[in-house]
Amino acid sequence: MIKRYYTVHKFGGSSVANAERFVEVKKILTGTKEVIVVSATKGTTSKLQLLMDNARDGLAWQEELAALEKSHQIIIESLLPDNKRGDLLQVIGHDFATIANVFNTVSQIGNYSTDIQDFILGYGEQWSAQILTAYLALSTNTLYLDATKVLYSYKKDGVVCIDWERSEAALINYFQDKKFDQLVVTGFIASTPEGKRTTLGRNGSDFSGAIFAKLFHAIELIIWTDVDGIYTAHPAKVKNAFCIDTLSYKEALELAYFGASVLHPMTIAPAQDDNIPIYIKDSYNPAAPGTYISHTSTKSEHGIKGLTYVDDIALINIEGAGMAGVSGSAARIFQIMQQCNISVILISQASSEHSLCIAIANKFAAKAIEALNTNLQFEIETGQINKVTADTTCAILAAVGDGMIGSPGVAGKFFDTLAKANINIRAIAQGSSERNISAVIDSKDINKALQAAHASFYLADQPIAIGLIGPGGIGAALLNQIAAARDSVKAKNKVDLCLRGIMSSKKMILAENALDGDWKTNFEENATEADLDKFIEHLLSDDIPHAVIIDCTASNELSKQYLSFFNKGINIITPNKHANAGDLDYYRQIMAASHKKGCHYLYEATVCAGLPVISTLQDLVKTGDEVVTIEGVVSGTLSFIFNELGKGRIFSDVVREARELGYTEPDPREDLSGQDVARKLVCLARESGYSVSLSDIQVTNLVPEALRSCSIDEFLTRLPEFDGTIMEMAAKAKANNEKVCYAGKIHEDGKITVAIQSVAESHPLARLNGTDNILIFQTSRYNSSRPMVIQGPGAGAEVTAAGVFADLLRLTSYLY
Ligand SMILES: NC(=O)C1=CN([C@@H]2O[C@H](COP(=O)(O)OP(=O)(O)OC[C@H]3O[C@@H](n4cnc5c(N)ncnc54)[C@H](OP(=O)(O)O)[C@@H]3O)[C@@H](O)[C@H]2O)C=CC1
Ligand SMILES: N[C@@H](CC=O)C(=O)O
Ligand code: NA
Repeated sequence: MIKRYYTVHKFGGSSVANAERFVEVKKILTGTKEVIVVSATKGTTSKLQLLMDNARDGLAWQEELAALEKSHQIIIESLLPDNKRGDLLQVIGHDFATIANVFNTVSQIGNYSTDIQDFILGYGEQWSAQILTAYLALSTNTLYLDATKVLYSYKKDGVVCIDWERSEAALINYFQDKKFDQLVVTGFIASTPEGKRTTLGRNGSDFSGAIFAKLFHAIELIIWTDVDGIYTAHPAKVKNAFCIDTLSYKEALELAYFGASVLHPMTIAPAQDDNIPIYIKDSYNPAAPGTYISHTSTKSEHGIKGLTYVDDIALINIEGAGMAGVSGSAARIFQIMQQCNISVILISQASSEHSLCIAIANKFAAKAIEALNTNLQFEIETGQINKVTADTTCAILAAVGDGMIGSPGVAGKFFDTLAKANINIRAIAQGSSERNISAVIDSKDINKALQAAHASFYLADQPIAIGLIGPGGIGAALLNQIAAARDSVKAKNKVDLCLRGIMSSKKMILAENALDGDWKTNFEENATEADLDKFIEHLLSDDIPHAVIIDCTASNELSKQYLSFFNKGINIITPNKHANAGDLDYYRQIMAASHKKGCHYLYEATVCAGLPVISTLQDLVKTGDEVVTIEGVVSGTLSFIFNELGKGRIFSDVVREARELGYTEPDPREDLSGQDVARKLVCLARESGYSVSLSDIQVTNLVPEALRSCSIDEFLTRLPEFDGTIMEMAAKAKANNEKVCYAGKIHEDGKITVAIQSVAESHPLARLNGTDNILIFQTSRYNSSRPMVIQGPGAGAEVTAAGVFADLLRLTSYLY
């Protein structure tokens, strides 16, 4: 037996891509007690495969084959001095001539066998290993080993197996009379029992590394690749993915199997058998610690070690009353799959035994369905089994880690995160090893699912995609508030507020995060024509798990899009009252859609701006309180106007000022007509459970009749003509020590009344300043003698935007 003496290195194709990389490989090595397994130089195997296919198909291959030979010659000439190149150039020249001969034959026959394929594809490793041998031999005693001389493999049920006894004996025999400091071995290739060259399958060089580590009883196996190690998730899909420092063999196997392409799954077993630790390291960054894989199982503080996925999965569902309680149903289905040589990746069966589903590679779906239909024909015809179906648009997402074992809550978190990201789970499986929880989901959701689950387990900043529509008074103030608080929200709440777009009625900008820099300048200078479809498409791109539209317009048209937003899984936040106060059927539809789609709809600022009115009312209702009456002043603009008129100011001046200060609706007649008040009362009444509509309310319209249908500009210009009536009303009230106020009430029966009243200065409704609103809630718990009162500024950009912002933070707390 060979002593535990050597370190086995395995260098992948990218680590020997060109002459410079060979130089770096030499720097990584210590020069002694090393077995070095190499892949072909980057791209060589695929190129040989492609050219052989070209030869078969009658296409050109000669030029590219010559280029491949040239690229190897260049590496040799760069690495070796003149007097050391001759032999190697001759060997390689001879190999390429042989390949050309084979290709000529292949093109004449129009076909090639697996033996020919193995023979041709095995050349790449021979060239890279011989080049490395010659290069290392310039300074150490380096030997070259063609693995086919000692490594014997065979296939069982399509799986490559190693004849360990024969290989170890051959190795011992081979090295009886040989000594070396460094031994360079070809990866990927082996010998058939009959002594013919064969390959170990796609990316088989990792496997070769592990096999030679076991044959040499190595101290350690170091797999050199072009990434830092095994990541918590595929770094191309998850921005914050990071390198895992330690894994147990079993964890590594789960991750490798499920697509962590840095490591071939078959690499684990040989190393595990002999308790040889594996390092995955980056030959481009050798100082980085990489990933260490051993017997030791360490729990991660995150609950899991990594997330991985397999795409292109078909979910086959076999369902029928005749399966329940019948032993052998599952066995038959597996047998059918085995006969077709189809590997079953995941299975799930409900304890009712009424249905069984299996996940297989998509490319086998048609074959599987045909085989199941044929073999289960009797059961199908007699109705014991309903039709066998396949859904071919699936992917499997798996959370992996020994830390799940015996730790409650990991599965809960996994599924909860997927649910919150609106991802439908088709099937689930967790082995009793508790090391892997797998969910079958729609393939299109895989990126979103990876991001959401990664952010959730690794406590990374959770991104939320925000689309702001209506950067007017409220919208602009909101964007400034978000920009100012963004860093602290990130630090405290771990939420990354990603402003993906801003849109007005005419223009929009789409960005990765429009808060990077000055959003306003960016909007003014770079906006393009508004297009809601493109805006939404962009909002939902990049697979950010959650998206929200913040509607800061006063547009009724836009409110009609809410249903479609919910149907796309987008959350909505708004101070716009149109949806909640408009058509009752539509209101019911959007409320139902938001529930059905698992989307959140938040609209605190629709009533009394930033004052906590909606959330308070919702809490009262949710906790079983019964609203008796709600009354008060809900218009900031009208409150401001009557407060100013009480000081003797001129009506039209005050209206203009209220508009300039951002208190009024875009069209101030919405406030003066009482429509805005009526809308807020409808919102409150519906929230309290009443089926009311705007048309049920009789309002007092303060807009002079002559100015009701002209433009806003004409209205403002001509308003002074009508100052008299309303100023007289205010003056009269003042003379009586009273104040005019525009108040509303939701009565016990849900009826809504709105009235312009003159009330004593001591009355609560009269004791309002500036834009103050007041709402008095009488409920079963807050009775008439001690009602609940909410009072404070009810209009203005800052306070309203703060209410919308609070909704945004509330939303993120619901989502994450
Ligand atoms: N002002 C306040 O104190 C309060 C306001 N609200 C509500 O907030 C909302 C916004 O009010 P406010 O900011 O004062 O109004 P502004 O008129 O200042 O802003 C409205 C914004 O919406 C944009 N807009 C209008 N229609 C559309 C559309 N169809 N598509 C895209 N963008 C559109 C406008 O863009 P463009 O320039 O292209 O017209 C403008 O940027 C209203 O619903 C209001 O009722 C709620 C509580 C208090
Ligand atoms: N224009 C409104 C703004 C809040 O909804 C008001 O004045 O109250
Ligand atoms: Na509010």
